[in-house]
Amino acid sequence: MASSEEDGSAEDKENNKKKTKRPFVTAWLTVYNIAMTAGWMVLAVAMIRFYIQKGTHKGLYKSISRTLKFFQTFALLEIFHCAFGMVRTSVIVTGVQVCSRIFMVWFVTHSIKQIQNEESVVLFLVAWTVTEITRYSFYTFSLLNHLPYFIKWARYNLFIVLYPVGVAGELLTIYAALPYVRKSGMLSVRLPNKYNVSFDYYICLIIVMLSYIPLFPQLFFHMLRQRRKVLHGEVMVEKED
Ligand SMILES: CCCCCCCCCCCCC[C@@H](O)CC(=O)SCCNC(=O)CCNC(=O)[C@H](O)C(C)(C)COP(=O)(O)OP(=O)(O)OC[C@H]1O[C@@H](n2cnc3c(N)ncnc32)[C@H](O)[C@@H]1OP(=O)(O)O
Repeated sequence: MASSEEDGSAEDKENNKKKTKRPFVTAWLTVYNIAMTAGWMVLAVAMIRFYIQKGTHKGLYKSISRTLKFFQTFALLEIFHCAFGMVRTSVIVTGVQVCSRIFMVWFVTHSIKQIQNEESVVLFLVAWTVTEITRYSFYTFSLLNHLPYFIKWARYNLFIVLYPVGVAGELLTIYAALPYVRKSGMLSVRLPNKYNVSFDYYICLIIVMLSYIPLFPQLFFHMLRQRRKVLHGEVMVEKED
């Protein structure tokens, strides 16, 4: 009895601790998630409008690149959210996810103009956009304690298809970039130079592609674990009224 009372008070203390930092954190995360949902919705509408008007994917990336770069770069804040304990997510998992996207946006699609009209770019753009609209609206509605089931369902099911589609799009895009990078020697540093340092961007891209082999399954299985917890109640943190 005594021990259960002690447990209770320890729990209360923990809950109180959570409550004291919650208003600020919740307010910030709500604003952040609403902004990100809106940003990715703007991207979705722009992509659909472009395709309806032009009837082709050629030129699509260029037309949405500024908005994409802005919102995807803004997602770097998610690493800080984890690092400062604002959300219960692993810094490493989030770091890999966000950095790989930043790399795709800035160091591949933005830098290598010749590949911007590849079909594979559309593949990852669509996968990212559907994912992020679902993910950020999931977080927003959860924070507001009004999470519709279909958003929860979409958050923890769509990734099963969208992750492989997105990864395929990313890998095919990097693969398409290889010949241009090799020919131009872009972003590479050749010897001799005064710092005696060399860097081969072509090799770097191949290493990045290879790193998907160990890293992607980790992200995918992380999501499968989250799915089991949230949809099948292994560890359930229900946000109910
Ligand atoms: C520098 C060069 C690097 C090169 C590296 C190359 C290797 C790369 C290999 C990786 C390939 C990735 C490819 C990828 O880009 C392809 C795609 O994305 S395709 C599209 C499909 N993608 C997805 O479905 C991605 C899904 N990703 C995510 O969901 C997250 O990014 C992830 C971090 C993976 C998982 O999220 P999380 O662990 O946060 O899961 P939960 O959503 O269940 O959340 C856990 C708890 O945290 C709370 N939380 C998290 N964020 C927020 C937030 N913004 N606001 C409020 N709350 C948040 C969440 O509510 C949960 O809390 P609780 O447990 O209390 O409910």
